[in-house]
Formats: sequence, C-alpha cells, structure tokens
Amino acid sequence: MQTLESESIAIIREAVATTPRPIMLWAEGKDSAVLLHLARKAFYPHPLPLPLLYFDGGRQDPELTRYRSQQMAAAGAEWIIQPLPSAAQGTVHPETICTALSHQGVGLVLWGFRGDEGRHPPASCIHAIFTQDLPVPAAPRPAPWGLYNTHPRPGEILHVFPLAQWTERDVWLYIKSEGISIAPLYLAAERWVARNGSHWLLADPQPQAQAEHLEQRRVRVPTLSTWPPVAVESHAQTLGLLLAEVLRPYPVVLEAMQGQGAGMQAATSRSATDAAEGHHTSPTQLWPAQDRALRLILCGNVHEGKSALIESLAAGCKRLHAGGGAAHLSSPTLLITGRRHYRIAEVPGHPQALPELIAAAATADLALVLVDARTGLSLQTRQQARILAMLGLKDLIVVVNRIDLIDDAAERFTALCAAYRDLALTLDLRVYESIPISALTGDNIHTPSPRTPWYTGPTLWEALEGWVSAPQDEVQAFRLPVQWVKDSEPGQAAVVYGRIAEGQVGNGTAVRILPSGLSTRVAAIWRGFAAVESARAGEAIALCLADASELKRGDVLVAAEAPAEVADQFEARLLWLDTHPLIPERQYLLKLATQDVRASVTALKYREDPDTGAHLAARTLNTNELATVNLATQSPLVFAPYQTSRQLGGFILIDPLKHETVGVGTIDFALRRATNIHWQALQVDRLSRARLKHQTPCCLWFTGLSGSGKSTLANLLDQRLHALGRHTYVLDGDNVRHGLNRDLGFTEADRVENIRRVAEVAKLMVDAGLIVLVSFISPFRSERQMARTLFSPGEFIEIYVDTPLEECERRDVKGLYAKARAGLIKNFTGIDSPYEPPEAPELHLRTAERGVDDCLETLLGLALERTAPR
Ligand SMILES: Nc1ncnc2c1ncn2[C@@H]1O[C@H](COP(=O)(O)OS(=O)(=O)O)[C@@H](OP(=O)(O)O)[C@H]1O
Ligand SMILES: Nc1ncnc2c1ncn2[C@@H]1O[C@H](COP(=O)(O)OP(=O)(O)O)[C@@H](O)[C@H]1O
Repeated sequence: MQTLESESIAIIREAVATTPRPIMLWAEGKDSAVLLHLARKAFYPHPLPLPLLYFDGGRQDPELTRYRSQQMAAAGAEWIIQPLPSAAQGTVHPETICTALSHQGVGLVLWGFRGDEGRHPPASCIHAIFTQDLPVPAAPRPAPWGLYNTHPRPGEILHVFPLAQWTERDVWLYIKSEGISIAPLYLAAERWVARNGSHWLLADPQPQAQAEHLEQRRVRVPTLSTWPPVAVESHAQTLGLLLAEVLRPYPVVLEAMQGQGAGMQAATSRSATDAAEGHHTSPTQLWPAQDRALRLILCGNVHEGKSALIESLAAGCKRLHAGGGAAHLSSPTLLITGRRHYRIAEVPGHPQALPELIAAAATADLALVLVDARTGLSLQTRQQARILAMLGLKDLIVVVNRIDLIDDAAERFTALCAAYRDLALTLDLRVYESIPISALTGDNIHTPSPRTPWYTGPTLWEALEGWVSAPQDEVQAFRLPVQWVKDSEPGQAAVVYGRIAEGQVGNGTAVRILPSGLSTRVAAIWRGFAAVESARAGEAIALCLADASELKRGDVLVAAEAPAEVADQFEARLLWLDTHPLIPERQYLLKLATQDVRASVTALKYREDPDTGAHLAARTLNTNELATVNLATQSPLVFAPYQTSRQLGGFILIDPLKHETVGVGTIDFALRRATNIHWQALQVDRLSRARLKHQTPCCLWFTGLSGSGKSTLANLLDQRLHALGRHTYVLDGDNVRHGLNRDLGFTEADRVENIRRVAEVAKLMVDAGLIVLVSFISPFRSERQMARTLFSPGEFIEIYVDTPLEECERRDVKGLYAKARAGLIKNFTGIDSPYEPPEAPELHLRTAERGVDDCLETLLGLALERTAPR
C-alpha cells in the first residue's frame, strides 16, 4: 500500500513539475477523494499548487451538496467550477470532459480512473498518455522506472492516471486506513428509491417530487459515476461495515483483518463484519500482510497460451483483473493468495508491444517465460530474453506449454530446457525452475500432472510461492533525485520533493547537492502529512534542508560521504523504439531520474543480432534493435551504472520535435575521457574580439533545396557586407564537402554529421567575432534545431530559401536534378531524400516570386540590423 501511495505521489509530482498548466479533475466519488488526498500529501507542507476542476452536472442531492462544499473548503486549493456541457445529460462522461478541456488551454489533466475499472478517456481525446499498465486505446509511451515523457505535441493534452495501479480493494482499504472522508451516499441510510428493472435508482429526495412509484429503503450507492445512481440495499451505515460488504469478494483480505492468518475459503459475512467493525482493528492490520505485490511479467509469443495460463493460475485464488480495456492491450492482473499478492503483467508477443514489455520488465521481480513445446524457442523468445536481461531482470521461470499435445514430451522438455538455459547463461539470467505444463488443462499448475510422471519438480504454483528474491548485495548510499522545489519565502527554508532512489536518510544527515557539489544538512523530513525521523528507498518524501538556496529540479541529493558519479560521456546499451532509425550525432532529449539533458549517440559500437546476440557493425539503428553505444550529454549527468541502480542508470530518449519516446537505455559506465578533458578558459573573450571588429557576430543560416538560391544569395550578401567593412566568412556545402567533410556522402546519417561539423565550425567563427554565412541544404529540422542550440539567443538567424521543387528542377544549375531523375544520383534532396521546411525561420524568402536583388535587399537589411556594433 505504501508503495502504491509513493508511486502515485511521484506521478502527481512529475505532472505538476514538468508541465505548464496542469489541473486535477475532481468529482464526489471515492476515487477522487483518494486522488485529492494523495495530491495534498504530495505537496505537504505546502498547499496544492494546481487547481481542481469540478464539472457541475447539477446533482441536487442535499447529502452530496453538503459533502462537496465541505471538500471544497477543506482542500486548500484553487477550484475551477464549470457547468457540465449539456450533452453530458447529468453524468460526467470522459468524452464530454475531454471536449470541454480542449478549449481551456490546459496542458495536463490528472484523472482518478483506476486500472481495474476499464474506464478511460475515449480514443478520440487521448493524445498522450503518461502512465503505465492502464488499458488505454492509444499506444502508451513506455515509462520504465517511472520515467514519464511529459512532452505533449503542440495542441495535445497529457492525460495522467495516478491511480492506474490501484484496484477498488486498494482504494477502500486506503480510505479506511487514512480516514479519508467519502460522500455519505456510499453509506447505508433510509432513502427514496425507484425501481428500474431489476435494480433501484436513487430518487429525488424532495418530498413534493415523491411520486407513488417511489419507496423508502435502507440503501447505499456503490458508484457515483452515473446519475441518478444505482442504489443497493445495505446495512452498512459505517465505513467499517461498508468495508466488510465491499470487501466480501476478497476473502483473504478479510481473514487477514481478523488476524486469523491466511486461507482461501470465503469468510462468513458475520465474522468479516465484526472484524472490520471491531475497534481493535488497526489500520495496518487492514493492509495485506505483504506490503508490495510480487511483480511478475508473463511473456511469450502470440497465441502461446498466456491468457489460459493466467486463468489456470487464478483458479483457487482471488483474481482481480482490469476489465473492459481494449482487447489487444494487456492490463495487470492481481492474484491474492495466502502467502502474497501477485501483480501479473501479461505482455503480448508481437513486436509492437515492446513498450509494454519494457515498462513491465523494468520493475518486475520475476519473469514467467512461456515456451510452446511444439514450436520451441522462437526469435521472439530470444529477443525478449535479451530485453529482460538488459533491463536487469535476474530470475525467470520457464514454462513449457502444451506438453499434453506432443508424443515425446520428456525428451522435448529436456531439450527445450537445455536450449533456454544456454541462452540464459549467455545473458546472465537465472532459470529458477523449468516446468512442463498445459495452460489449458491446468497440468502441473496447481497440482502435479499424471501425464508427466517423468517430471518430479514443483508445480508452477509451488515454484511461485517458494520463490524468494536474491538478497541485495550491499546497502546503497542515499540518493534522491529532486522532483520539485518549493522556493523559499522570506524567513522560510526551501522544501525539496522527491522519491528516494537508493539508501536512506535521517534528520541531520549530511548531504551533497549534485552536480553543484554544495553540502548541506537535512533539517526535517515529511512523509505525507507526518514529520518523520528517517525515510528509505522507494518512499516519496519532502525534505527541508539547512541551506537549499541553489537547489532545482533535476539535482540529486546524495549522501555526503558517498557521492554519486557525475559525467557527460558514457557507454550505454540502447534499445531503439522509433520507426525512424537512430542516427548517430543527432540530438535527442535524455531523461534520467528527474534530469533532462540534450544527448547524442557519438558512436554506434555494435548492434546485437536478436537471434544469436552476435555483435554486428551498424551505422544506424532500426526499430527494436539493441545496441551498445557511446553517448554524450550536453551537460553533466548525475548517474550510477544500471547494474548498481535502476533509478540512476536507466534512461529514455525523446525526439525533441516529435515528442515521442524513441529509445530506452541503461548506462554501463562513464567514459574516462569524460573526466579527463576540461574546458580551457581563455583570456581574450568573444566580446573583446567582436568589439575589435566593430560588429555583433552572428550566424546567418541559409537552408533550402539544391538550386533554391542559397549560394547565390549568401555570396552576394557576403560581398555587400564585406564592402561595408564587416568581417564575414561563407561556409558553403559544396566547398566544405571538398575538405573537412569529404568523407561524408548523402545518407541521412552522413547529412546529420555534415551539419553537426559545420555548425560547430560556425560556432567557433562566431566566437572569433565573425559574421558567418552558412549555405547548406540542411534538410532536417532536428539538425537545424541542434545548430540553433549551439548559439546564444538571437545569434542564429535561419533563412529559408524557399523555391518549389519544380522551379529548382527547371533551373537545374548543375544538371544534378536531371541525373537524379535518371537514377544516376541516389538520395537526392527533394527526389528520393526528404526536405523538412522550417516552421518558424527568422526570414522566409520565396525566390520564385522575387528577383535576386529584391531578396538581397531584404537580407541586407536584416543582416545590417543584427550585426550592428553594440
Ligand atoms: N544526393 C544529393 N542530394 C543533395 N545534394 C547533392 C547530392 N549529391 C550531390 N549534391 C550536391 O551537394 C550539395 C549539397 O551539400 P550539402 O552539404 O549542402 O547537403 S546537406 O546539407 O548535407 O544535405 C548540393 O549543393 P547545392 O546545390 O548548392 O545545394 C549539390 O550540389
Ligand atoms: N530570387 C532568387 N534568389 C536566388 N537565386 C535565384 C533567384 N531567382 C533565380 N535564381 C537562380 O537560381 C539559381 C540558384 O542556384 P544556387 O545559388 O547554386 O542554389 P543553391 O546554392 O541553393 O543550390 C541561380 O542560378 C540563381 O541565379
């Protein structure tokens, strides 16, 4: 329960810390009550930093109105109250909410949907999802290690589901243990109801409205998501009695509440009621004995029997499934047994499900690998094993399915086990057990199968219940990635929020802030609303530091005596997800813990053959390919090798233009050269160089198709500026390709490198005080954006020389278009290689409509204004 709470708090904080206009939806239901409680805890001791949005559907019930007013007064947050759009007909449908939100300029919405509800915003309004494991109709972005891609594309709203991992049972137990106030309609009372087919509907309580068909009954309302709500007859007038009623489907939990140990038979409602109502029952007794569910990942190929296996496993224990989700998407299944809880993520076999495999594998304790006895180890099985190993999974159970369908079962089983063990050995995975089963008929799942007398090992169930994780090698030093900082107000210390990645922290602990290296001491710790003496890994906390003036999101607090490593070049393993290939030297956004930096792959050392694992040479990386790379970040990262810390060693790569998550990686180690090269401070600075030349240096970047007029215009402008006494230099694609870049061709990867080099050269020249005119096709937005980031604001001037392809072909100054059309030149821009026009250039010149002189005058005006001495 505490893990669920901490995870949800971390999600809420990420949402608020990384998006400009977040809001939280609230309605009178119990899930909203839990979400609001979690959000208040997330930012305690400060008030909620985001507004709450309530859609008023005109629900007139006096009990509900009173509850709503109390909650609004107590929340300590800004409320936005909007009438529910008329189309909603009194009920808060996700569809109507989404439509209403799209007009509000909101960047992110926190929803209270649970994973087991199967309700979610409709596909039409889901643009980007920032949670894992919730069944959603759009492809979710993979979020391993709680690394959420919070970059919406323009016009998109992020939809965030902090309760995605919660079941209804979790919500009720949490409400009880935290003393959260819920709407009184959830509790039984005498109320007016109307029969509607087989069930009751709550009726308008105004006496004058009571028609003959109404009657008074002792009822409670199980859900407020529809209006008027369904009412069920009940005697649960208190929360304790209510819990006994609603938790009746969860016998094991009820028995735990009675302190009678575990078992699987249903508790009688009488004793369960006593237990729940009993004043001696402390909140902690209500929580399951095992705080954190064992996370299992079930992988196998399509149609290999994953669902059948879960069905067979679930026979004999309570199963909670996130129902109602789209059929093709997996949703977590929770199995509750006497010994522990299992949260099972079923990962579809097809390659498109890789994001789900990654998200589940990054946090899984144990993998169940399903192998079909008839088909054996497929390429998919091997690839999955490689990914499990990369993400640090250690243990797996191999289940050889459909053992009942083959003749030479014993031999086949032995051969398959040996093959998988060989594979596991090369990947450093431990095969905990190999078990022959039939998922359909249940052989060797709960009871030993008479059909496999040659197998003497445990049943799958025995293996699962007997599995214990390998002990942690060593106690890790304290690490806390800073999620959010509440700036100190005069006379108050700053409060720092985050989830402890490693180790523990206590009041008075000496900590260091990385990467700055400043030292300070912990003055106070809060876990939720409670001031505590100490906290440990996994807990979401708030810290007050003795001196936190320099602190910001992305910093990492570490134990002063054992600081983490800081570097900007690494060797890493990278799994590429995007359909567009990875291009070395292209810039991506890298997110590691709460740090966001620009990064590029500087060398693709080798790609792994998915079948054999052999190291293959590669110039780019395609979807689902795994590689070992060198990585450079633009600013230093606080990190740990993934082997020692998943939280500080796992990262995602985001495409800065598409905003998609394009890669998932793990850091092996920092490259030594990263620490051995230092920036040499020079005495003559750029300002003095520029002053000497009586000008303001800048980079005029001409981009456009071949033949658009870049060289012509850059040349003429250069002459005019030179004549006026400006110090200039022209870097022309054709010329630079004769020298510095003569090793490069016209593939996407080569063009990326071409632009990287020329951008770096242009930067040096601007540093030297020159006005640099760069005339390169530079067809990709991504690289032009990268070039822009090398310069100070205002220094990079993008000039789009816009000439339609037909006009360029007509001009065909160098006869290259004719050759390209004849198939003599490959990858020719505009013909069989793309050109991505600038979206917001500083200058847009349409050369087909304007003559050379006209264009030149406009250019000169801009150049003189930007380069005038300051
Ligand atoms: N396949 C192909 N595609 C595009 N251009 C080609 C190609 N092959 C040769 N050329 C000639 O190379 C010049 C473009 O080089 P750049 O360095 O500007 O290209 S890029 O920025 O790396 O895309 C370009 O010069 P400009 O016509 O001045 O643009 C061409 O003359
Ligand atoms: N408005 C214009 N601006 C620039 N060039 C033009 C214009 N109108 C016609 N042209 C002609 O188009 C051709 C462009 O060739 P070039 O400058 O070599 O293009 P690029 O460097 O983009 O490949 C030249 O022959 C130039 O005279």
